Amino acid sequence: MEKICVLGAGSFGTSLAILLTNKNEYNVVLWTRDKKQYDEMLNTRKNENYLKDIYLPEKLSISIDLESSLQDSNVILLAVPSQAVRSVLRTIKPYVKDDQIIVNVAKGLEKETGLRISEIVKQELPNNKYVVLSGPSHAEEIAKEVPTAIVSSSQDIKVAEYIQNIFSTSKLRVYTNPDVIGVELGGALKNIIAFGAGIADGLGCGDNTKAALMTRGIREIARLGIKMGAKLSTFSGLSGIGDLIVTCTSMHSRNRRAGILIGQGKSLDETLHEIKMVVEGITATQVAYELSKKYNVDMPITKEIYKVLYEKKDVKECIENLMLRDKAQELEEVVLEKLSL
Ligand SMILES: NC(=O)c1ccc[n+]([C@@H]2O[C@H](COP(=O)([O-])OP(=O)(O)OC[C@H]3O[C@@H](n4cnc5c(N)ncnc54)[C@H](O)[C@@H]3O)[C@@H](O)[C@H]2O)c1
Ligand SMILES: O=P(O)(O)OC[C@H](O)CO
Repeated sequence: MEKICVLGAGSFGTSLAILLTNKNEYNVVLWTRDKKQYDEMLNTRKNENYLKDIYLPEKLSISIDLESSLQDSNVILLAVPSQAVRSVLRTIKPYVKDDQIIVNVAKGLEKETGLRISEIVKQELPNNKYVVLSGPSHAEEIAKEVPTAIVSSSQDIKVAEYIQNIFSTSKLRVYTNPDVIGVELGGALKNIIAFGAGIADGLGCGDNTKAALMTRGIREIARLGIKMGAKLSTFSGLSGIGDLIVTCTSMHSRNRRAGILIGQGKSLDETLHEIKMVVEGITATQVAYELSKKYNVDMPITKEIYKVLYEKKDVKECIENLMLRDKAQELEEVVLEKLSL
């Protein structure tokens, strides 16, 4: 039986470990670094802080020992926050064999370097094949086997298909997409817009506002993405508009919930204390703001959210800035299509 090692027992790692175990075709081990959480999961078969009221299947192995978890694993699933990916890769490096496939589900960009996760993996584990799984997939719904669709993306189509086969179930439909850059950027950058949608909700704006943010948000994501080498069509797929829709509208979204609290007047510290889990959009905003300057791309929504988060600007003033910018015509961006061909 093939073995899959899930690194990170937060909400998403745990939900995917449950899904794979229930498929009954793989030997799945869920690794955590946290002894208290390890004991809780072993004793209660629950991971209460991350996935309330969900039971862990008996066949799912829980581990705190990294070396044995990784040993003989065909697939190593990285399910830790983006900012932890490099340190986790450095920790596992001595135990990883070249034929083990690295699958990443983190949706973010490295703060210090602006790098995508595939670029970090290339630097730290240059000999391993890499796949990113992305798309609209909240952990709470994956764990309850709500029908969901995602993409498996790799430069190597055979490896993307291998991972597609492993993760496909009657409740999870997996497509392949060769555009790793677009898939990774879609997943990371939608968090910024979701945070903004949350701010709008927290301020009591309406559905019109959110629809405008989502529509113009995917445009600015695509604008940057194309300059960075992504394909335009990826942004109209599951890891683009699909994930943007779910994150901007769902109460499961930590990014949206964080935005709501900021819109209601809470400080960033109070907000993070309340959410407790990772809110990737906060770092992504800073990185995307820098990238927009580097690539000379207009990203007005990201810019205003940056001002809210990093310059403590008033949220109402930032919305007014967005509304009163220079007038523009929507179709001018047809040029994007030409750029991405
Ligand atoms: N939760 C979701 O619905 C969901 C869906 C798709 C993708 N993702 C992405 O998956 C990634 C993980 O998200 P999550 O929701 O599971 O986060 P989470 O906050 O629920 O859990 C993160 C886990 O990583 C562990 N961790 C943090 N730093 C670590 C380190 N240095 N070494 C080892 N373990 C470490 C934490 O202890 C925790 O168990 C994020 O990038 C997120 O965007 C989440
Ligand atoms: O809870 P969020 O906002 O981090 O979103 C989680 C996933 O990216 C949804 O697909």
